[in-house]
Amino acid sequence: MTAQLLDGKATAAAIRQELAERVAKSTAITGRAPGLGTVLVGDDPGSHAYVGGKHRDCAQVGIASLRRELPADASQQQVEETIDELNADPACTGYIVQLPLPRHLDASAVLERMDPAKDADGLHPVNLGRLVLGVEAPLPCTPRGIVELLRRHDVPLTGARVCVIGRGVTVGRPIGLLLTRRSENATVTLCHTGTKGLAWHVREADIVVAAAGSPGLITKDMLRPGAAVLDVGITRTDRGLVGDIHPDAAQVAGWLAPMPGGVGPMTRAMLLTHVVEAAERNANAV
Ligand SMILES: Nc1nc2c(c(=O)[nH]1)N[C@@H](CN(C=O)c1ccc(C(=O)N[C@@H](CCC(=O)O)C(=O)O)cc1)CN2
Repeated sequence: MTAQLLDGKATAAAIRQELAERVAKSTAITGRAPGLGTVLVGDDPGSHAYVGGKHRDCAQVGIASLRRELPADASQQQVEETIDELNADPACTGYIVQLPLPRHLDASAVLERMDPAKDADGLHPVNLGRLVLGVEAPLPCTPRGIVELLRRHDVPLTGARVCVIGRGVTVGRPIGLLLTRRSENATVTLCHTGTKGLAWHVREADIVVAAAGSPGLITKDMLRPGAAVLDVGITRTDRGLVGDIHPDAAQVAGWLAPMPGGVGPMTRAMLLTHVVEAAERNANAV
C-alpha cells in the first residue's frame, strides 16, 4: 500500500484564497484591514522562521502585520507591556505570543494577560476553558488544522479510534477535546512518554497523530494497515528537520500527512482563519 497524501501545503493555499475574499469583504465594511500581531522574544531561529512565515501569509491574504520583537533578556514587565499595548491597539484584530518563551519568563502569566477576544492562537486559559465546555472560541491552531485537513480529504472521523502521542498544550491535550466533540465523534486515546505498550495503542488506531517530538518514533510495524497518520513532530537535527513518523510508515498507512508539507502549513492557515473570523465579528458589530 502507498499512502494517499494529506496535502497540507495545497489545502492551506486553497484556504488562503478563500480567506483573501473574506478579508476584502470585512475590510470594505470596517474601512480597516484586519491586523495580526506577533510577539517574539529572543533569537531562536525556528521561532523567527515561523513568525516570518506567518507574516508572509498575512501579506498574501490582505492582513496587516504588527510585529513586536524583544531581546532574549527581556523582562516579564517588558513582555507584559507589549501585551497591554496590543490589547489596546485597534489596528490589532488578533495576536499571538510565539512559543516557547525564554525560560526566565512566566509564559502562563503572559498568556493570561492577553485579551481573550484577541487571542488568535486559542491558548488563553479562558479560550481553553471554552473548548472544554464546548462553547465557541478560537481553537488552538494545530488541532483545528488537523481536523480541517482530515475533513477536506474525506477521512472518516465519526467513530474513528484516534491515538494521539504527546500531551503538550498546543497539540496533544486540545486535540483530544476537539475530536471527541459530538460534531467529530471520534474516540481518543492520549499517549505520552509514560504510556506502557505504546505500539499496542498505536496499532488499535484508525488515525494516529504523532506530536511527541521524538524523531522516527512511529514505525510501520506499529501501524494498523490503512490508518491515517499525521506527523506533527519537528526535531532539528544535523540531518535537517525530522518528524515523529518513520519514512517506512508510508508503506502501511492509508493516508499520510508528512512533515514537512502536512500539518505545519495548516497551523498557519488556521491562524489566519482566526484573525479573519475576529475581523468578521467586528464587521458585524458595525
Ligand atoms: N504561539 C504559538 N507558538 C507555537 C505554535 C503555535 O501554534 N502557536 N506552534 C509551533 C510552531 N509553529 C507555529 O507557531 C509552526 C511550526 C511549524 C510550521 C510548519 O509549517 N512547518 C513546516 C516544516 C518546518 C519548516 O519548513 O521550517 C511543515 O510542517 O511543512 C508552522 C508553524 C510551536 N510554537
